[in-house]
Amino acid sequence: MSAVLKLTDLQVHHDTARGALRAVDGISLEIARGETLGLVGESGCGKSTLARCVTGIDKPNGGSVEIEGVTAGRGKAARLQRARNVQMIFQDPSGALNPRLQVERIITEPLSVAGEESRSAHRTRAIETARKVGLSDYHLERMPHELSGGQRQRVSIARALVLNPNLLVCDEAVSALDVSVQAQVLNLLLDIQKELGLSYLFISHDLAVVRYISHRIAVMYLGRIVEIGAAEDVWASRLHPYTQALIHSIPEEAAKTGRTVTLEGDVPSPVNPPSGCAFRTRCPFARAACAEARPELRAVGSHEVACHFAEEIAAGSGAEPERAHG
Ligand SMILES: Nc1ncnc2c1ncn2[C@@H]1O[C@H](COP(=O)(O)OP(=O)(O)OP(=O)(O)O)[C@@H](O)[C@H]1O
Repeated sequence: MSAVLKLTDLQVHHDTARGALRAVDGISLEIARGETLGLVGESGCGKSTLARCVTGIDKPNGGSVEIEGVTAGRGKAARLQRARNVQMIFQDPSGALNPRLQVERIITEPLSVAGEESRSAHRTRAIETARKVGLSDYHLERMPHELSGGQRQRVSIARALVLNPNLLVCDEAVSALDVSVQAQVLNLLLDIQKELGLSYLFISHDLAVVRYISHRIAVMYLGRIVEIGAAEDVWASRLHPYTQALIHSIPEEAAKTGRTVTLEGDVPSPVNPPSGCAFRTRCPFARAACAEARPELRAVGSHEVACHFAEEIAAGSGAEPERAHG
């Protein structure tokens, strides 16, 4: 069966005063039906740009986006077709919902945009969809400001589901919520996936959240994927020094190893990225060879990693991270 989403060598460049900024720099990946791919990385590494390309908000400069085996095109008909297949949930439910519309109208708006069905049919769809996300008829008659943050995010999810898409792109969908509400929304997404067979591209800077919800994890740094594989493989056999640093900076993980690794400095500018391996300027294992050639993704053990010294790191013979604080 073809993948629900297939990206091939995706490139997104922005023109800036300092030159071309490669926000997404050659990403290829697939998401199968019913699968969640978690995409993780620090702020600025290109996650949102990739999401906007998948949903059609941004246009790629190169490569292709295939949805259900069809290359995503431009024009009105192609946009509507894409909206039926792919919907997006954003970080801030308050900002994403029109404050002047009742919840029922917010949820059914995509039906109107797609020119679907009568008003009474909209009502039925609103009730059905609200129930799927744990909201009742009562909530349909409220205004967004009358709801809690978690309920507002449920409204965003209902709105995203109303056209029966195959793929949901969740961009930091739980990051603005309290931890207990986060867990409820994540579990709701898992239940909906089981019921409807949906695929998710789940984007977050929080690797612990990504691990909880994802079948596979892709770690992104400066517009490229540096490690990708089954969620538990990437977590347990993390090979890329960037993935290791992301995991070691989670407080619970630091407590387990008794070691906190801080990722020093910021992500370098994508206008002028370091030569060779883009992570080398922050990498505790970096050597001269890292400045010379860019490491491509390749299979090492159970998954794929883009690091010249992945075998050494896997064998445990890589140098100890210099920036580890015992
Ligand atoms: N329209 C634009 N013009 C110029 N540069 C842009 C534009 N949009 C994004 N960028 C730059 O592209 C890079 C990737 O941004 P993007 O928002 O995709 O990252 P991100 O990983 O999603 O981070 P965040 O979580 O902070 O949104 C950043 O360096 C950003 O400054």
